[in-house]
Order: sequence, then C-alpha cells, then structure tokens
Amino acid sequence: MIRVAIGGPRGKMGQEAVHTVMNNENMELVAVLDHKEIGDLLSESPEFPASYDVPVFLDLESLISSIKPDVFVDLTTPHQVFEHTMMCLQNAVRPVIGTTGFSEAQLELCSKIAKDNELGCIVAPNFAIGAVLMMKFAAMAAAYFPDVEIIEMHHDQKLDAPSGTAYKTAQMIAEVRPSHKQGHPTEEETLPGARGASYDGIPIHSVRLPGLVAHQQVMFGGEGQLFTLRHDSFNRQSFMSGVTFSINQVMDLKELVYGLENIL
Ligand SMILES: NC(=O)C1=CN([C@@H]2O[C@H](COP(=O)(O)OP(=O)(O)OC[C@H]3O[C@@H](n4cnc5c(N)ncnc54)[C@H](O)[C@@H]3O)[C@@H](O)[C@H]2O)C=CC1
Ligand SMILES: O=C(O)C1=N[C@H](C(=O)O)C[C@H](O)C1
Repeated sequence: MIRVAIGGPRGKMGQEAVHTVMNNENMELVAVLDHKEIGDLLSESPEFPASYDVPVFLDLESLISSIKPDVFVDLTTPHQVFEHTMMCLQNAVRPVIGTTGFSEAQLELCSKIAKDNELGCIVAPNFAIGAVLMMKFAAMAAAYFPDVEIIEMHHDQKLDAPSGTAYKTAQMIAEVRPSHKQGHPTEEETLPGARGASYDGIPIHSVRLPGLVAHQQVMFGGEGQLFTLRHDSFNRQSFMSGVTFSINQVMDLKELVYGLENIL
C-alpha cells in the first residue's frame, strides 16, 4: 500500500485525484491539505461522499509530522508549490507535483535536495500521455523545422501563463535547435505583446477562454509547408493515469524527474 496525501483536494484536479486514489487498491489516501477550514474530515465537505473519512490538514508541516505519508501529490497553486515541495523533500516525503509555475532556479534547488537526500520526486507539467508525446514529437520535429511557435489554450480560471506544458515544450525544443530570433529581423510590435512571450526565441501565445480545458498546438513552418502537432484534454480524467503512474514510479526513484517523458 502506498500512503498518499493530496494538496488541493477540492480543486478541479484535486477532486479527480482524490477519487482516483480512493479507488486504487494499491493506494491509501491518508490525508489531504486544504487552505480553508472545511471540517476535520474530507467527508464533511459537500464535494465528497460520507465514506471519505480522510483527515484534513491546514498546514503541510503538521500533516507530515502526524501522518508521515509516502507521497504528497500537489495540485494547489503556483504560489505555494515550491514551499510545499521543499518541505516534503526535507522531511522524507516523495513529492509528485502537478502544480505548475516553478522557476528554473527553484527546480534546480529541488533537484539538488532530492539527489542529496536520495529521495524520489516527480515534477510533471502535464500528466496526460498525449501531451507528453506531443512534447516529445515537438522536440523531434524541431531538429528539422527550426521555426516554431507554441499556442496554448486553457480555461479562464488558470492562474499562470504560459502553461507549464508550453514552457516545458519550449525548453525541450530549445535543447535541439540553435537559438535564433524568428520572424522579420526588423519586425516591430505596434501593440505590445502581439508576438507573444519568448523562450529562447520561441514565441509562446496563451489563450484563456471559458469552455476550454487544456489544449496546445505546436506549429512548425518550412518552405511551402506547415506542420502542426496538437493535443486536447477535454476533461481532467485525461490526467489521472499519469497521476497513478507517477505515484507508483516515485516510490522507486532516488532523484527528481522533470517531465514524464523521462520515465515512460
Ligand atoms: N500536471 C498536470 O497534468 C496538470 C496540472 N494542473 C495544475 O494543477 C494546479 C491546480 O489546478 P486546478 O485543479 O485546475 O486549480 P483549482 O484552482 O481548481 O484547484 C486548486 C485548489 O488548491 C487549493 N489551494 C490553494 N492554495 C492552497 C494551499 N496553500 N494549500 C492547500 N490547498 C490550496 C484551492 O482552494 C483549490 O481548491 C495548477 O497549477 C494547474 O496548472 C492542472 C491540470 C493538469
Ligand atoms: O491549469 C491547467 O488546467 C493545466 N495546467 C497544466 C499546465 O500549465 O500545463 C497542465 C494542463 O495544461 C492543464
């Protein structure tokens, strides 16, 4: 039995993850972390059935000291995720991080602590297998099509931009193609932001609209041709096989892995 705790249980991802862990026969949901007073047990919250008698904690430090979970799955907010990850790594709890918004410096620091403590940690910008393949194929294509732009599209409640997936896609592409500025050498934005954000010269455009879930297009342009890779998550169930996979895998790791493509 893997003893799992989840951060952000009432969120869009958190609710799915709670049901996923509760229904997995190799896992036990031993605690959840919320930031609002919702009662002592998850079952007191209207989102969950009366049988979910899982203790609710309001701070991670007391959750860890009283429950000592094997794994902490973070599905909270970009503002808290670094602090949560550090606390887990310093207290022998393996983090599985779905929350986005890590800076490169923060990732580097977590990676060092995980290695020093020989503790597994997974930071997964996207748990959906199709999205992981899209990122991998984008890096393959960039070796042949160096001119590329990323368009990510999400629901309008998303707090961070660009998405963690778009950021990771750009990092993977930047590893295989020489850095260069795209478009006309003297192009000017008459409206600031019109050409999107830039990661190593790769434009990233973020769309936020009600009705969307999580979608990304990677467009490669070449002489007389356009090659487009696209992935759509139509619901949050699409992420759950990746969550289960990560909880199982992190138990056998002794370092931080950034992106499921490295362990699939
Ligand atoms: N890696 C992946 O495949 C995916 C990652 N995400 C990421 O997961 C995160 C959560 O996404 P959603 O569920 O859509 O957001 P959400 O806003 O629906 O849920 C976040 C939940 O965390 C709670 N929360 C906020 N601060 C907290 C704290 N300090 N401690 C405990 N709980 C806290 C909120 O009350 C809320 O219930 C985002 O960063 C999002 O980008 C979302 C979908 C897939
Ligand atoms: O906030 C979301 O919804 C999602 N966040 C992740 C990201 O930022 O890439 C993963 C997925 O795109 C859904």
